[in-house]
Amino acid sequence: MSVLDEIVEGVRADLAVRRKRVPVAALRERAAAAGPPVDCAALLRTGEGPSVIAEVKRASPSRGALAEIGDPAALAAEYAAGGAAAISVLTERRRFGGSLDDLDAVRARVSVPVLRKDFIVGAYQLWEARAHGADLALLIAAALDQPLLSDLVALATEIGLTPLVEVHDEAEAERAVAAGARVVGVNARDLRTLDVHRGTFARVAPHLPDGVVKVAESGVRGPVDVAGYAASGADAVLVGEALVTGPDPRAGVASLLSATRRVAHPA
Ligand SMILES: O=C(O)c1ccccc1NCC(=O)[C@H](O)[C@H](O)COP(=O)(O)O
Repeated sequence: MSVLDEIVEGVRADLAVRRKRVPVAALRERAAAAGPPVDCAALLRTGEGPSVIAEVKRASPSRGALAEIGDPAALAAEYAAGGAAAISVLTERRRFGGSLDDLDAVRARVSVPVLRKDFIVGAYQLWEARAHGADLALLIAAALDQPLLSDLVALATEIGLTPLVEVHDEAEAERAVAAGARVVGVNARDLRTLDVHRGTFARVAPHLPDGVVKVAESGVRGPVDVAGYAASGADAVLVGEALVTGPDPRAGVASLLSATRRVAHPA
């Protein structure tokens, strides 16, 4: 079984418990009270070099424990102060140590868009994302067959979420576009081997139409990697490990932004 399959199996088990505890009708009610939808695609594509989506990431299958994050909201506030265009919150519990409580806390603290980063396998999790204040939700093409991917892109959009469809190769990029995605993330981390290949973005991005916002995910160690992704046409970069293990998250985001901007973002 691949790492992705193992993660998804655990996600399904946790999901079954939550479904019993919180009916979808309650989530829909709560989602209806969420703020108005945000045009995240426009916010991520600034035209001034890649924007930064900064991630709240405690642990990962590839690296194990990364950081003690006692106050995810405070971390997110630091990211936003450093100039992050959006905050990614890992809500998967078993392998990443995240939760919907983290999403609630971050949502309550920052005004920039918030991404629910999880292994979404059905509509229930999209309603959860919206009910807990997310503006974007990750959909991993490799974990979804094409009809389900298309349905989830449509539902996400309908309920006020921007779907960020994650791909790993050219065929998945075509599937994402066919499913109607306007924001596509190319993940440099191979979810079967967990190896990071930074060249994946440069190879896959040309298969995405100009109108699609292109996010380079994973493997950013510092400004040089951001500059590399920028040269390959990235509109945004999604960064976790380098920021949560670095000494200063606010300065860390500012430094990534300074890689491609003539004037460094104020820290
Ligand atoms: O990070 C992992 O080990 C991982 C393993 C299996 C599935 C997903 C995984 N990570 C999710 C992500 O996509 C990253 O958290 C995100 O792109 C940031 O990556 P990084 O900056 O390299 O921490």
